[in-house]
Amino acid sequence: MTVKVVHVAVGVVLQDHKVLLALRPDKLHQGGRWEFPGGKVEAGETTAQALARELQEEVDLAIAGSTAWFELQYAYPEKTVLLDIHLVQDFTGEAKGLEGQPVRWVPLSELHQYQFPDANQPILDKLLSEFGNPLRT
Ligand SMILES: Nc1nc2c([nH]c(=O)n2[C@H]2C[C@H](O)[C@@H](COP(=O)(O)OP(=O)(O)OP(=O)(O)O)O2)c(=O)[nH]1
Ligand SMILES: [Mg+2]
Repeated sequence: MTVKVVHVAVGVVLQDHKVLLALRPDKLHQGGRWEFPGGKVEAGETTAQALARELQEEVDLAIAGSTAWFELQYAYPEKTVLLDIHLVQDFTGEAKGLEGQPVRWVPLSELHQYQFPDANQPILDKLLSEFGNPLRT
């Protein structure tokens, strides 16, 4: 059986040891969990283009640059996603939830208080190990 894989551009937006989270609306897949903003890569788009479009549409940020970080495939019971995770540290604008969703800048030290989609654990682990300790550069 061939499984359709949904390619998703995900932005880990960092500023001053804080990361941008948005609450997924209840009615969506993995709703009620906090996510890193992003969305599906559309036909003809590069991942970087999809990421820039999604961040503009969802949280009103204009990305000046992003770095591909790592990819992660995860099989939910209802679909399989390929999360193409990018780091974003160069952007302009004030983050706001343009789709009515709450958005928050969360200190890395408080990330454990949030509930994320099931696929996200490796992202959180890597984020904390690479950026979580202010004493390590
Ligand atoms: N944006 C985002 N999606 C995630 C994360 N973790 C995770 O499992 N996902 C999954 C949930 C969804 O199945 C998929 C993203 O799809 P989406 O519904 O946000 O796609 P989209 O923004 O293009 O929205 P739509 O207009 O197509 O509905 O990836 C995450 O941290 N951020
Ligand atoms: Mg989305």
